[in-house]
This record gives sequence, structure tokens and C-alpha cells, in this order.
Amino acid sequence: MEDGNYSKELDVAVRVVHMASSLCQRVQKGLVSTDSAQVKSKEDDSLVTIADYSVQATVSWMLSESFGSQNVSIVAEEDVKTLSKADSAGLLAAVVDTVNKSLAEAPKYGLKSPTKALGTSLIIEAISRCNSVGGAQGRYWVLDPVDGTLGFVRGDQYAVALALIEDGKVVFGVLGCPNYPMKKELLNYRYQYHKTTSKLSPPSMNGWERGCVMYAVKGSGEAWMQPLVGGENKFQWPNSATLIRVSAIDNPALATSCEPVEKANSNHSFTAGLAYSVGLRKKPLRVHSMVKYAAIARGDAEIFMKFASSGYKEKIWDHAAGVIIVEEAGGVVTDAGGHQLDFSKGLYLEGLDRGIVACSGPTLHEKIINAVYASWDSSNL
Ligand SMILES: Nc1ncnc2c1ncn2[C@@H]1O[C@H](COP(=O)(O)OS(=O)(=O)O)[C@@H](OP(=O)(O)O)[C@H]1O
Ligand SMILES: [Mg+2]
Ligand SMILES: [Mg+2]
Ligand SMILES: [Mg+2]
Repeated sequence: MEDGNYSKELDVAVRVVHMASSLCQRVQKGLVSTDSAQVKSKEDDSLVTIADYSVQATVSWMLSESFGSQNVSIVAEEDVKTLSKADSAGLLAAVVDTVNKSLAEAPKYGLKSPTKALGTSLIIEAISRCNSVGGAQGRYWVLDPVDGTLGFVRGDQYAVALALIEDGKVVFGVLGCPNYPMKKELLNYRYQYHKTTSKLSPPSMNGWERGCVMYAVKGSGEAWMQPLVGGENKFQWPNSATLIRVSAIDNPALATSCEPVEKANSNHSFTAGLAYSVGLRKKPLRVHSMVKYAAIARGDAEIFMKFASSGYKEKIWDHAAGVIIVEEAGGVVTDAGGHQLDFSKGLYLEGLDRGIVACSGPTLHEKIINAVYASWDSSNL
């Protein structure tokens, strides 16, 4: 894997995202979404689960072990505010157990386990150590431990997203998509929700390989995908990776667009109007998480549009890994004004103009940017 001076970081990042993705699959299978020892609401009313905290602790601990805690700065979505509350004691215990089970499997991914199980304080410390504020200088990791937590709780699509930013630019991104099938299938993969046990279990689709890890290094012109290491299989590198490329479709009538599931997260009627005006004819795919970027990078979709409410500020962890993978797979990602997304301004994509438009190529991208320009004023957004 030829790349600048990030090969060791990328190697560890891919391995730890595989490990974290398997952790999520295990948690998702046993998830009882009404059980507050597994799923909590944070102060902003968004959801957080055992998996979000466990992945953040696992990734944070492994990066510090691999590179020395003094050399590792991490921007990440979660903090320990909710987890430290008295009524989160059950959740915290479940996180400690989940993290130690995952770390015990580290050798399967070519990584080192801790000499003994981590105690609660070390796990709290690993999560809270992810307190970098990002910015235009220096090197820091960007982690969304579970992107699309809502999708995760629903047994639907979600992602584990890890990227490295240096001097304000994303230098590589790794995206674990545990529920995304290896074969070219629709993205509406869902676990079945059993009302009686209120448990989630994967549909009985024999031999239907699901789960992949994508990664790309800035300027390489390549994006790669590995099947998720599952069961007793040992992780191998790099021979299990295949090159992925965006779709060559640039005819709007044949193009597939995707967008967030929740209309609170993106204005569906505005994107429907844009779709019609540029001549899209297929029903949009509504998909949780950065799996939407993964779908474009892999050629399963050609367009991803997101127009959040005007007051909302996009976080860098919701986009860093997905953007670099689409760009290196041959796609284009800008804001609605056609400007590059700016990852150098701290935790948010400051200065983002109206929304995000990611396309498989410049022809579709230009049509959509022009359609936004033509219809924005009359859209009273
Ligand atoms: N109001 C609002 N507007 C826009 N975006 C928001 C909003 N609230 C949350 N978020 C962020 O969206 C992330 C999930 O994006 P998705 O594309 O998965 O959304 S959706 O669930 O499919 O609607 C989700 O990421 P996770 O928290 O990691 O799941 C949030 O960071
Ligand atoms: Mg969240
Ligand atoms: Mg997210
Ligand atoms: Mg998240």
C-alpha cells in the first residue's frame, strides 16, 4: 500500500475499524432498543448506545497503544457526560464488558491485546481522551464511533468512521460498513425485529456476505474495499482488498440518488424538487450514515444530497472518512455552492454553503449545483 508517510497509521486504522465493526455487529444482534442499559438519549436528544461508547474506547485505547498516547490527538463524537451519570451504571458496565471482549480479540486483527482486562476508569479515560478540538494545524484523528446510531438501533445501515487530518486536510479515511452487503445489493438491508423478544436478528439470507471496510489515501486515486473479517477468519492484508470505483452513469434518468432517512436531517421535498428538475427518475434511496458515501464510491449510487436545517452545523466526524473515499474513487464532493468542504476550522464544517452534494462525476454534479442555484431563492429554506 503505497502512500506518503501514513502507512503505519493507515494499517492500524484499517485493522481497528475491522475490530470495531465486528464489535458493533455483536452488539447489534443482542440489542434490545428499549433497554436503557443499552440505549440512552443524550442532552441533544440524539441516541447513544453501548456500541458508540465501546467503539470510541476501543479505538482510542488501540491508537494510544500503537503510537503512544502523547502522540495521539483524537476528535470524536462522544464524551463521558451521559455515561458518568448515576443512571448509566448499567450502560457503563456493559461498555466495560464489551470493550474487553473486543480487545481480547485484537490478535485476530494483527493487533495487541492489553495484558489484562481494562478497568472502568481506564475505559472512561480512553473515551474522554478524545477531546481534541481539531483545527488548521497539526495531526489529529477524527472518529465517529457509530455514524447513524439511529440506523444501528433500527438494525439498519450504520458506519464506523475513522479519518486522519493533517494541517486541516483529510489525509486518509477508513469506513467500516458492517451491514452493507459485499454484493451489489440494495441498501435496505435490515435486521428483523422480533416483537416478542424485542431483539434484533439478521434475516435468514444464507451466504449473503455483508459487511465491508473501505479506505482511501488522499492523492492516491484509489479507493479500496475489504470484506469484513467475521467468525473465526483471521484478518489478512492486503490480498483481501479490491479496488472500487464510482459509477460511469452520468445520465440523470439512470442515476440513483441517496439521502438521509430522517426528514429532520435533510429537506426531502427540496431534494425531490431538485431531482425532478435535473431529470432523476429513480426513487431516492434513504440510507442512514456515511454508507451513502460508500454507495457512491462503490458505484451503487451516483448522487448523495443533504440539505440540513439552516441552524444545523455539520460535524467533521460525519463526513471526513466518506468524503475522501468518494473523491479517491473518482467522485466529487462539495457544498451546494460548489466549494470544497473545509475540515480545518475545528469540530464543524464552518462556512458550509446550504448543503452537501456528492456525485460520481462532474456532469451530474454540475447539473445539481445549477439546479440548487436556480431553485434556492424560491425554496424559502
Ligand atoms: N438535525 C440534524 N440535521 C442534520 N444532521 C443531523 C441532525 N441531527 C443529527 N445529525 C447528524 O446526522 C448523522 C446521521 O446522519 P444520517 O445521514 O445517518 O441521518 S439519518 O439518520 O439517515 O436521517 C448523525 O450522526 P450520528 O449521531 O453519528 O448517528 C448526526 O450527527
Ligand atoms: Mg450521534
Ligand atoms: Mg455521525
Ligand atoms: Mg455517531
